[in-house]
Amino acid sequence: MTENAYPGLPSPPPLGASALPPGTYEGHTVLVTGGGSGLGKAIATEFARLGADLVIVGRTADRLKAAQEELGALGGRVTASVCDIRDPERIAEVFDAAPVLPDVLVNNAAANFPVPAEDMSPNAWRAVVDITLTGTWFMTREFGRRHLAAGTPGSVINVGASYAWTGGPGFAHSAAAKAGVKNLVETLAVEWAPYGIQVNGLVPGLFPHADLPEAIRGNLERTDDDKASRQPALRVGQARELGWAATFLASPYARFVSGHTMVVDGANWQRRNVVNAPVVPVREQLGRGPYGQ
Ligand SMILES: CCCCC/C=C/C(=O)SCCNC(=O)CCNC(=O)[C@H](O)C(C)(C)COP(=O)(O)OP(=O)(O)OC[C@H]1O[C@@H](n2cnc3c(N)ncnc32)[C@H](O)[C@@H]1OP(=O)(O)O
Ligand SMILES: NC(=O)C1=CN([C@@H]2O[C@H](COP(=O)(O)OP(=O)(O)OC[C@H]3O[C@@H](n4cnc5c(N)ncnc54)[C@H](OP(=O)(O)O)[C@@H]3O)[C@@H](O)[C@H]2O)C=CC1
Repeated sequence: MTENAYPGLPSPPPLGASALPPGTYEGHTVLVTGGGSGLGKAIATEFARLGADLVIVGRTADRLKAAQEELGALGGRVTASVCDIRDPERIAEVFDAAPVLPDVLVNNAAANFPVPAEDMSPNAWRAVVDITLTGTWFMTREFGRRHLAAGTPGSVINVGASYAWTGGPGFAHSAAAKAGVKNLVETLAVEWAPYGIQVNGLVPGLFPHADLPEAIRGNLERTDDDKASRQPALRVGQARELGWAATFLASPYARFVSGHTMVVDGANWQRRNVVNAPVVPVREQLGRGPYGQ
């Protein structure tokens, strides 16, 4: 990391600290998609520290099993279910198999890789949009239907990305899907508030971590070799900071917060320069030669 003359935003409290009272989530069950790795596991960790039981979902059994052991050590019951969130029938089975109907759903699973728009195949578009947007919708629909039928309240948190507002050069599929995910928050918050269901969004800024797929990690390393000093905060996010935000949004202290998307990115998405930086085409940023050659 480059030395900088400015302090940047202060570091957060250490892992294990919490703003919410101990036991806030005792007697509650939280379902986290993609809870076996990365930010999903970090979010699940903060709910577990506050007493929640968990259901974690993902496609890779080994990854889920390792996370189940790690999260289980925090004291709660952890159910791990292999499920591709593109499959609505499997999603119904996951809810059937859960020990209780989860009262919090964190739609964290998503798919992404950088690719110039003109190089993107139909399948590449489908894979990212089907997982990120349609998968999120399938999970949310199942959760909402079951709560409406039971007459019970619930809370949904959709994990997004700030290019839902700004557009995302090099990520046309993911940016379009995340815009849909954010829009779902706004629609469903209104539609389901009468039934006691809150729907909010949570947007991470730059949170590098070891579980990221190679396509994203490699891109960060190649195009952003000095990550911290390129953020207004002069640092990247710590995964627990996202977890704390999620536990607040689904907590009793945020009962009147719905239809809102909270951005946890140290103001990076608001960044503008007094003097514009030179424009570098996406192909060049990704180290690709001219199109068609
Ligand atoms: C730097 C700023 C970050 C911005 C903020 C957002 C961050 C994130 O979202 S990080 C989360 C990233 N996490 C993941 O993506 C995890 C899950 N990812 C995956 O499972 C795969 O990457 C997946 C998206 C490819 C989905 O897997 P699957 O359904 O098994 O898809 P296939 O392997 O069959 O591929 C489908 C289709 O996509 C093409 N493709 C795959 N990778 C790339 C790539 N790196 N570049 C270009 N195209 C890619 C693949 O070739 C297939 O297309 P066809 O060959 O035409 O069939
Ligand atoms: N890290 C960052 O800097 C940023 C992240 N985000 C968002 O944060 C969220 C978490 O990302 P992050 O932890 O970094 O990424 P990871 O790639 O580490 O995690 C993605 C998780 O989703 C699961 N998943 C992917 N596809 C499916 C599927 N079809 N069905 C079920 N589970 C699936 C993966 O498990 P498996 O492969 O085993 O299925 C994995 O556990 C995402 O929504 C992402 O868009 C947004 C901005 C920045």
